[in-house]
Amino acid sequence: MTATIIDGKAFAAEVRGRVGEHVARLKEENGITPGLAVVLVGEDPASEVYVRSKGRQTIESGMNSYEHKLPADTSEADLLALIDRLNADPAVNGILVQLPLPGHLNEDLVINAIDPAKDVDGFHISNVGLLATGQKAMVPCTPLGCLMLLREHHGSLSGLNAVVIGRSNIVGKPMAQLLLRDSCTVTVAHSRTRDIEAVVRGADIVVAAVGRAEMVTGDWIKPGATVIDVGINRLPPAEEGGKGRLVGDVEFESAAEVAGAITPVPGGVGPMTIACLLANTLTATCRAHGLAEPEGLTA
Ligand SMILES: NC(=O)C1=CN([C@@H]2O[C@H](COP(=O)(O)OP(=O)(O)OC[C@H]3O[C@@H](n4cnc5c(N)ncnc54)[C@H](OP(=O)(O)O)[C@@H]3O)[C@@H](O)[C@H]2O)C=CC1
Ligand SMILES: Nc1nc(=O)c2c([nH]1)NC[C@@H]1CN(c3ccc(C(=O)N[C@@H](CCC(=O)O)C(=O)O)cc3)C=[N+]21
Repeated sequence: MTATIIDGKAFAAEVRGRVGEHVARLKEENGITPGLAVVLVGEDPASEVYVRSKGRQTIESGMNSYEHKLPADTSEADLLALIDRLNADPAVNGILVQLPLPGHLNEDLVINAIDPAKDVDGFHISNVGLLATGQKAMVPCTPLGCLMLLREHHGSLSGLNAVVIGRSNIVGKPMAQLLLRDSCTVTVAHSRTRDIEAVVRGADIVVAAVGRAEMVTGDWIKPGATVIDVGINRLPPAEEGGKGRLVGDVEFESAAEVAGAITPVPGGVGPMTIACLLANTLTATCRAHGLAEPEGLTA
């Protein structure tokens, strides 16, 4: 193996440390404790794991965590009423509604009901528009985490060819916006892209956000390229009752033979997502109080 491993877990711990220091200062100097509300509708075991680790890391960084677990059959009206209450609550600076929502709930409607200033996921149409036009926005956590890793590894991204695989609203599209803002030449590939291997082979930076286990193999990668693997896929367990290995959208072994640098799964983008959620909650708190924003924790 030749690639440098980009240690997202370690970098995320550093980001959380910086968030924690800033939170401590906010408390001491301004008497403010940031608060993050996480809303989970229904009982998806994977989502519960994420919600729990978000809650734990929120508290570890000195912020208040408010968890709202609602039954799977919660009505849209009840969910919207909860969001209204959180919007109006001055102790709540950030609101995250865990996705996906059960099918009877309209995700766009629910997300757009969140006060954009508290939308720490950056999914509200106002934040999407602000990001796309280069204005100050709340930036989605996963793409922000990827950008931080890329900036840390490369310094300037200017002029590099970046290929984002995936065009979802939560990862692919905002990732493309952020790379464009950092002056990459950006291509967005998806399920209809023709000769996708050749497209990816032209990339200095590959961000894979597809949701297909180990789809991108080493022969797709330009020698020396940087590979950011967003995918979180659980393989079927090898034995009855087993848990199944967690893999990305990139075949790590073959890609690491060719790439210059690569993020592992687990321990790459995932921990950065949560660290950026905390960073966004801190940023939202500072903005709400007209205080100076933390440096190096926003896009
Ligand atoms: N690490 C983290 O913090 C996070 C990880 N994830 C993970 O990232 C992955 C992507 O998530 P998300 O963006 O929400 O997924 P979506 O399912 O919303 O989007 C997947 C995208 O991949 C494209 N795609 C599907 N199949 C192919 C293919 N064969 N070739 C090329 N493109 C393809 C789709 O194209 P089309 O639009 O044409 O259908 C779509 O744009 C998942 O594994 C998810 O678990 C997600 C969020 C956070
Ligand atoms: N409104 C909303 N915002 C989200 O940001 C959001 C969401 N909904 N729904 C689900 C996806 C997924 N997601 C992850 C966060 C952390 C890890 C993470 O920390 N992963 C660890 C491994 C965790 C494990 O072992 O299962 C890692 O990659 O090292 C993964 C995935 C956020 N999402």
